[in-house]
Amino acid sequence: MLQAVASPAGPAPVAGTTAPPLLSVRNVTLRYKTPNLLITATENVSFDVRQSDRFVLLGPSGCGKSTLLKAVGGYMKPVAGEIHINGRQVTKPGPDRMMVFQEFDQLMPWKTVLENVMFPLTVARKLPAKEAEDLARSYIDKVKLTRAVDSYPHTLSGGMKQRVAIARGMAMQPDILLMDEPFAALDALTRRQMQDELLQLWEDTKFTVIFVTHSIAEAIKISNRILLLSPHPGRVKAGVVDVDQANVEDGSAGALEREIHDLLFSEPGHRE
Ligand SMILES: Nc1ncnc2c1ncn2[C@@H]1O[C@H](COP(=O)(O)OP(=O)(O)OP(=O)(O)O)[C@@H](O)[C@H]1O
Repeated sequence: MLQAVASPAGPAPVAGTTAPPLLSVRNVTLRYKTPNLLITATENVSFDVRQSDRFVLLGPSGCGKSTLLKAVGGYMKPVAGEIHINGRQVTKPGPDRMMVFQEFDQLMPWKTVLENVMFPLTVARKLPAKEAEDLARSYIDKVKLTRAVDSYPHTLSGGMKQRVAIARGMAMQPDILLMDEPFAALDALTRRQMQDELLQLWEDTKFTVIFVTHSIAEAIKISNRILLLSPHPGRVKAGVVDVDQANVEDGSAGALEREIHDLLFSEPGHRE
């Protein structure tokens, strides 16, 4: 029997009883200041991400998913609340959090696939060239781009460019890979293939990932845990939904999709 069980998103477990979360987001409010407006993107959001989670931020367009991811990445400071990774407060970007974006132009067009993947390894991690090349090649192999290693980005398909961006992020061996709708601009067939490949990569390396999407079906396929956010400004809608892939694979994903849809779009007080 398939059931979307929403468990509370916070607070962190008492120290000593359970391992602390890898990432803790506590009561975080994020705002943009424009010349005329103060826009609240998310309000009082709390959640924990554990080691090897495939954690999805799910919610309608404009609910602040990308803004939350930027804040975890250290590119934006909360006006209230705190974000901790491995017990350290996030105040700026760092190589422990690598981002993969939706846009195909996130690669440097004047560098080959190999050079793109090597770049942060030599610059941010300061690895010697030979070590960086070996590591880059091993991740390029993992994303099945061995034959394109010397190609330039403009010769690659959208899916191939996203694979390079994933290899570049993963080669840094960050504590968390942050993926902002990485497959949204791909055609449906390639998107499904990329989702399968991401799961395969996860089986190989058990990396921790936060994945932003507004597709319920994609969230169910990719994740083991889903945080549901309400429409603008994003607040935690119904806690965290645990997804049991064994259930999803038995063909009952449709039922879970409907349950999550109801949780996301129910009126306050109805199903919350
Ligand atoms: N640079 C910015 N300046 C001002 N407002 C912004 C900026 N970026 C985002 N916003 C606003 O913040 C809110 C949240 O935006 P955000 O992009 O985080 O939502 P999202 O859930 O990721 O949406 P989508 O699924 O459409 O990408 C929206 O109201 C948006 O208009």
